[in-house]
Amino acid sequence: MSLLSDTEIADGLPAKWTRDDDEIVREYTFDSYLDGVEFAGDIGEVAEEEFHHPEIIIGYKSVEVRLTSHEAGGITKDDLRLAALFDDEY
Ligand SMILES: C[C@H](O)[C@H](O)[C@H]1CNC2=NC(N)=NC(=O)C2=N1
Repeated sequence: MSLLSDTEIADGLPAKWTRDDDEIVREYTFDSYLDGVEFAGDIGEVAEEEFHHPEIIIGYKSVEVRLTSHEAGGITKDDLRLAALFDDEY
C-alpha cells in the first residue's frame, strides 16, 4: 500500500478525524467508562478482521484512536478505510 499525499489525506479524512504527522487521530466520547472499553473491544475486532491495527488509548469516558501504516511508514488508504469502519461502530 503506497503512502498518500498531503492533499489525498486532507481530502480523504473522515469527519472528526484529524492528522497528526504520520498518524490520523479521533477522540470518541462516551456516557460511561465501560462504554468506552466496550467500543475499544468492538474496533479491536474490526482491526483484527482487517489486519490493520490502531493504537487505542482508553480514558475516562473517552477513547483516542490513532492509525498509521507501520510497514509503509506513514498514512495509506488502509488508515482512512479503517477510520470509516471504526466510525460505523460508534
Ligand atoms: C507484520 C505487520 O505487523 C502486519 O503485516 C500488519 C499488522 N497490522 C498492521 N497495522 C498497522 N497499523 N500497520 C501495519 O503496517 C500493520 N501490519
